[in-house]
Amino acid sequence: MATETMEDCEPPLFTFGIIADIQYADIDDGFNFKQTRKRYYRNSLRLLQKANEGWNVEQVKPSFILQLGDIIDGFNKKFDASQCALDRVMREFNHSPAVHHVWGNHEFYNFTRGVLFSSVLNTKSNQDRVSDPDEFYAYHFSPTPNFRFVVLDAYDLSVIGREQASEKYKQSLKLLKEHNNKEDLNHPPVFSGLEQRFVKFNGGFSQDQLEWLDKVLSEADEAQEKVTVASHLPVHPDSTDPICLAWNYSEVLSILQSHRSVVCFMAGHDHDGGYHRDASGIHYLTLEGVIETPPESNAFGTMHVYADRMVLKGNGRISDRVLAYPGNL
Ligand SMILES: Nc1ncnc2c1ncn2[C@@H]1O[C@H](COP(=O)(O)OP(=O)(O)O)[C@@H](O)[C@H]1O
Repeated sequence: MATETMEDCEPPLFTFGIIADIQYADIDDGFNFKQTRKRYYRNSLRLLQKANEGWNVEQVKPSFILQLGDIIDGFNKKFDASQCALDRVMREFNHSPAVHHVWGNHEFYNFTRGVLFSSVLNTKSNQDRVSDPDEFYAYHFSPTPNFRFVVLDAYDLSVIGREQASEKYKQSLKLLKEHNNKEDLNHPPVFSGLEQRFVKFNGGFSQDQLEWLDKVLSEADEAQEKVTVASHLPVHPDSTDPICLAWNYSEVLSILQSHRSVVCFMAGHDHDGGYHRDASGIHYLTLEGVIETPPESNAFGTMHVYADRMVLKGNGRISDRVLAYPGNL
């Protein structure tokens, strides 16, 4: 799709970088669970370097990078290499502007929530605060007037990352077992359809987080802002393989669709990527994952933000797209 239009001669208001599922590990290449996709664990660091090189030569340099989760692979834990792998990836990110980190399932394979809250992956401004164990990792920021970004915690309800004694763990296990009677809860309960999402490597959003989101979006409506919401897990069934959907995706969807400020929802997790625009004009972008991207290609994007649209300049597996705001078709 052509992304350059006459109006693109005008500079964007600002730009930001996007990247998902780096899943770095210092191990040989392997495959996904189904053995259908190759995973390039070492080379993902090289692709991040190339992404940085790309962001650095943008005419309008990104104000920030949105890292959509799964920054290092769960295999690191097995080799006691989690911190070392994270340090390596963060060294690459040091060449970037501010990075906003979303948390995915692989964050929880490597670290406890407590460790994550006091780590570099906590990009909430109140990083040092000792958190309530049931707290969720979600925040919002406005890089420039009239635009807001919301980072969500898709593993707020989850059986990975939550302490087994916690209420949220018990609630999550109950929900998961109501839909999945497999002994291995990473195994989907069915072979097709939306119920496949009830697996252990997915999660969902607590009532508290949904109420928080609703409130943030009401304030954004009031302030006439354009909002992009990001989470590791996709929430629109037409933007992903259903096995990657958040458990209570429909609750998030109805909140997003009830706020005129929302223009875009971004996710990772489904390494094949996806895209859908709903009837209210919201764009759902699932970004192709770095980990399953061949060394000669790449998977990162730069979003050029204008008053009436965002223009995605994709690299490698990521397509260029014009994301007109609802009401600006
Ligand atoms: N169909 C499946 N059946 C059983 N276990 C699975 C299945 N798909 C994934 N898993 C397991 O779930 C975990 C997460 O899967 P993985 O493919 O690593 O997720 P991601 O796509 O986030 O990298 C891994 O331990 C993997 O072995």
